[in-house]
Amino acid sequence: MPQKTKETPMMEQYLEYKKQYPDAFLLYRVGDFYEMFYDDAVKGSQILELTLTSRNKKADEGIPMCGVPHHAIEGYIDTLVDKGYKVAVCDQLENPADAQGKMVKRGVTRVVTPGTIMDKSSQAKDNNYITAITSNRNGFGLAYADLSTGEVKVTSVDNELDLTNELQNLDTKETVVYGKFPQKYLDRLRKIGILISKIDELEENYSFDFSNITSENEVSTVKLLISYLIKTQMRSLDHLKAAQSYETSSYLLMDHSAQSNLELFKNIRTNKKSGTLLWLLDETKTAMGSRLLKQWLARPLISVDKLKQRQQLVQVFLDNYFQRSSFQDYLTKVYDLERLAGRVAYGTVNGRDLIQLKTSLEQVPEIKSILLDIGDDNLSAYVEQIDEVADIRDLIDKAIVEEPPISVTDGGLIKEGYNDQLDQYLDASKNGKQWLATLKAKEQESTGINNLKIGYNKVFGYYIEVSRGNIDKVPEDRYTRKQTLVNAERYITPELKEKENLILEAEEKSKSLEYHLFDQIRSKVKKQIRRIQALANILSRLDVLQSFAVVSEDYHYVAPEFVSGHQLEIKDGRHPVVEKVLSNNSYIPNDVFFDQETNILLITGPNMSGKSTYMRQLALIVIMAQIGCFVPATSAKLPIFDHIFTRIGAADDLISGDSTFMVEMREANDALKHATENSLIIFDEIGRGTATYDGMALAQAIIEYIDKNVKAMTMFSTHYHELTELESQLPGVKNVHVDASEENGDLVFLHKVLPGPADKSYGIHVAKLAGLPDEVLTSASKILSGLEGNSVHTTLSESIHEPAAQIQAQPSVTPVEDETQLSLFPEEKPVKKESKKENQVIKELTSQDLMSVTPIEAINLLYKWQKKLK
Ligand SMILES: Nc1ncnc2c1ncn2[C@@H]1O[C@H](COP(=O)(O)OP(=O)(O)OP(=O)(O)O)[C@@H](O)[C@H]1O
Repeated sequence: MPQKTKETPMMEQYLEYKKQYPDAFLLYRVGDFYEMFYDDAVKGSQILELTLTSRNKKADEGIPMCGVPHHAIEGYIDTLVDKGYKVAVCDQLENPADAQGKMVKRGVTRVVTPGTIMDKSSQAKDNNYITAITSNRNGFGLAYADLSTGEVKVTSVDNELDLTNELQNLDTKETVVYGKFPQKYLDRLRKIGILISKIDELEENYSFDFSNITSENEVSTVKLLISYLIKTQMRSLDHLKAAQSYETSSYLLMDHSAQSNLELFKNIRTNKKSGTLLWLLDETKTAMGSRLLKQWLARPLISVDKLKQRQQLVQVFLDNYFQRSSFQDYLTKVYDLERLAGRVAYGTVNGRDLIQLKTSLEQVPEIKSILLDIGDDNLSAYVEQIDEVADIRDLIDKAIVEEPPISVTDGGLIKEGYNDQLDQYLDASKNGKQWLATLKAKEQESTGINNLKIGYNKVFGYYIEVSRGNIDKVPEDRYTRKQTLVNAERYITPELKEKENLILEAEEKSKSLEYHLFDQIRSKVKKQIRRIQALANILSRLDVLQSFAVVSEDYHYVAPEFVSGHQLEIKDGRHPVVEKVLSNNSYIPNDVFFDQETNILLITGPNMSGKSTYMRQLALIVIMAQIGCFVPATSAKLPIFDHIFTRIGAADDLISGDSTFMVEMREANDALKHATENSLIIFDEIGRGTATYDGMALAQAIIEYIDKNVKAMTMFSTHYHELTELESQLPGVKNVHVDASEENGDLVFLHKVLPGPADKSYGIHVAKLAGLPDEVLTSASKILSGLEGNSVHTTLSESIHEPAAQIQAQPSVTPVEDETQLSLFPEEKPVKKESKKENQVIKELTSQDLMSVTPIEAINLLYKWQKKLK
């Protein structure tokens, strides 16, 4: 930071502002540039790839400096904010010419932060939530707002885990804290990419609707959020809606890992929307609809009544194809009303925005009449509530031209006939131009100069231009020379100057009157923001419901029936996303059935047969049902679930430094502790992250625990075939397997789920499909046969209770020489005497615990061995 030398007045002013915004890049307007100094300049020049210069080049210790042109500032702000930084914009508040040698008045006019940035077109379909968190004796408060749509919500949670989950589910980029908050916890949030903004003082003087919140803790959490918004936004927050309190338990709960494991919003491999449930379901026509769909998916309902209402409207859209299509046509012409309302409140709305608002409102009467025409009582009752906001539509129609300019200060915005005074000015300026045209003709005639022109420039206004060849014809007594160009001379006349005053005055006055009128219109629209928001709310709901109808029709989904009690029956269920991706109806449908007695479906089957798909399919069907959508099945009877827990795939939590197995156990623990008999648990190969016996023991103990204590409907896939014996020991466990068959030594996946356990695991067949070298496969088959021949397995329940020493003392398996056992790969060559390298590979291979390796690990091992042998 700065040295203690005497600063110039400007740098003193800069440092004063910088002191107020120490955690933001301060962009400080100097002339046509926004400059950064000191550390901001050093860091900013790197991030924005700007040239770093020095303010005081002569001095040894020049002040580092870099700048961006004022007209390009928005792009630079976006880049900084995208990277998680804050930016404070310090503007010149007066024209430098008026400062009369004194320091130009400046002030910070806005602070842009990751949680409050608005209007990024790339994010039209996403909410950007700024959050605030508080801690209290009973737990934590969490409030969030989307500044561009005006939504404000607040909730309370018991513990840090739930708080983090909620923050992650909201995908917040920034959270506000006040006073003391456990530092360790804040560090964790920073690690998952959330910017922490601290404030030291709460704002007092503002009006905001707290009437829907009763809890004091929640009120203070919202107050914290609003205080931060006032501090950073420095403009009207009138569009913020009344804060709503919500309880996380009034929705189907899914923690962040469940949301990402089930690929609701982001594809795990690409991190993109493609291949996700959102991608499949999003046939919305408006950005508001798309955002609402995302919110519904993040918070499925648990109220059967509400779900039935949604289902019923989906059915109406399904039954009325033609009305649905024309409704869609009109919807596509509706702009983002929520965000337009936000811009109106912020005062950043321009003429084009108002025309977008008008165009959107113009669609509403048509939309209403199409929907009422369907004649469905429920839909009609809903549609009747639509306020067309016709007064605003008519006002804009009367006042604003159809194609207004972007700028609101340069005129050209207001329609003729809207204001008498303005019409007069416009007339004067128009007449003036007509007068100029007549003057030109007159002068051409009187001087005989045919190419005489009349032009205008900012320095000396209107002039007559005569080309050099005609100068001798200029009437010197009437014309006064003003400017000499290479090929022409420019003149003025008293008559021209007199008229010029009138024309320019009219233009000037009309511009300022137009701005004044525009401002009045903007204020009138601002007063009706609540009505525009209410309209946006209804249209976006209808948009999502029509989207459900489109998807349900395209993929032949059915309305699920909600049943009470511990039972579930899905006929011909499909994984919606895999089905969409697979071409020509090649998806094999499968039933799922839980009766009163069944708690756990134990799923076995070869790798790649479809176990994970089958389990995910159930979770996605449940989620689709609980957002009111139809589901991929020929029939579905489902209970209402309260919570979905998943343990799927190998997700290392690199941030917290936990290993795969640790994450696996943490997620299992979460489910065992919090699941109820109304929950759904999806456990994909629990226990595979550790040694076979440990893994198997844990898996069995978990199954027993769920069956005895939790009683949640559970799908449990495993490669531990020994676990299938549990069916005979535990009343709630039922075996199913995904079928596969062997044809001429090749594995054929049937993807059909059948009752009972799988007979074989076919791991080596899958390795063959992956293209591993014959030599490795042959070797693996030999070893497998040896293992099977020397089987050391006692029954599982016996083995897991053996002392560790005894387990380790079991005989290690040596390669088997008996070729008669090799049936898998008949064309194999005679076994030659092993070299040192081969012996090493065989040794590693035989000591490998095949039951505990994942398919990926197996492929890696095989790759390593092949490399060695080569
Ligand atoms: N019912 C089905 N119909 C058609 N194809 C399917 C079906 N189920 C799964 N598949 C296909 O099989 C592939 C593998 O399925 P999945 O990942 O569910 O297997 P898995 O048994 O869980 O394998 P692993 O045990 O190796 O994890 C899927 O990507 C999908 O393309």
